[in-house]
Amino acid sequence: MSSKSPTEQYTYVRNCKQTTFCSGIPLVDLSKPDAKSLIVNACEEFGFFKVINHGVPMEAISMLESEAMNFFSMPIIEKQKAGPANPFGYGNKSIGRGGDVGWVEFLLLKTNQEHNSPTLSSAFGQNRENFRSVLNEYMCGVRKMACEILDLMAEGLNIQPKNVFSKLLMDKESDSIFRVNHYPACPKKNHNDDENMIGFGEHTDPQIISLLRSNNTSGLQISLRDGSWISVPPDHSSFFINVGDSLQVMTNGRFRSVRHRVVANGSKSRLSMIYFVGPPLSEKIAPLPSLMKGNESLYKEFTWFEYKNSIYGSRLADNRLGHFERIAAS
Ligand SMILES: C=C1C[C@]23C[C@@]1(O)CC[C@H]2[C@@]12CC[C@H](O)[C@@](C)(C(=O)O1)[C@H]2[C@@H]3C(=O)O
Ligand SMILES: O=C(O)CCC(=O)C(=O)O
Ligand SMILES: [Fe+2]
Repeated sequence: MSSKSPTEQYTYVRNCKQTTFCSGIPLVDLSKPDAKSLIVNACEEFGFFKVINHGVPMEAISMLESEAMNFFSMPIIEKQKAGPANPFGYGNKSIGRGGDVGWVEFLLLKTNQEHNSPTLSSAFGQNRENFRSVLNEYMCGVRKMACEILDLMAEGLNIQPKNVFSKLLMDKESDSIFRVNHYPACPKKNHNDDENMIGFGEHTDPQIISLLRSNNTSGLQISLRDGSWISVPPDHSSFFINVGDSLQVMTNGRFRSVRHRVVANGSKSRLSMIYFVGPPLSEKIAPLPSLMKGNESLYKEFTWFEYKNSIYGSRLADNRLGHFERIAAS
């Protein structure tokens, strides 16, 4: 990491009781018949769950992880050839356009494009073909799992057609993105300190769902309904699924878009890879009629394009959906 500029304002969070390791994270075995009801319960209560028997080949996972580590191990000057992440490419410390800063460097990529942009090519040099094929294999596996999970959500909610959510991902115009985050180990300010530096500040993901996989380094925390934070024990062979803002709206608030953050680890580096399932830009994001059951929509209607326009420039911690909430008539 390059040295800190005067404008950078890192944030620290205290290691309070609630952030001690919690094993209460909902666990879904995709090979079991109860998967759909467990998914629905988890999305209602937490907006978050862990998936095993996900079907993504471990070899594809390890190969992408090692390609990513090779990339992040390069000198900063080489990595910067793939930047700035505006909107896609290599980014360092600065997240989004609203001035957020974190102890993180990352690659942001589009999922439905050939990864042969001049910026990425120059950073990957001779290795770009290998990177491209490893990335495609990983993304194919994750897309398949995402489709299965989205269909199980529709089945669990008893809504037709079964592909009401997954068709948005399968659409060739799907605005999905892929992100690889690298959080270098971050020594504490003082030896006995119980504070950790923020790697990625608290936020909700704007898309439908996000499928996250990391190495075995802790750091991810989710916020519960009562506002407390719990740490998610890392598991390099599983995936973690977040409900995003768009799915909260499509279920008229039944599923919860989970607030989450990453704290930097004092001794080990964390590498995470996240596939964000986004709808096509022209898609109307509104509660599904079959989930309304005579209730009013909690949200004003908007397209994904409008939502993206309204949020990019916001601060990470902002309540982005607030702008689209309907005030209930008294
Ligand atoms: C501060 C921001 C960064 C972000 C765009 C935003 O204005 C608000 C949402 C952020 C987020 C969170 C999930 C994903 O990591 C991300 C790529 C996304 O789609 O929304 C990031 C955006 C980003 O890093 O540019
Ligand atoms: O890197 C992680 O573990 C999570 C990062 C995250 O929430 C995001 O990129 O939106
Ligand atoms: Fe996120």
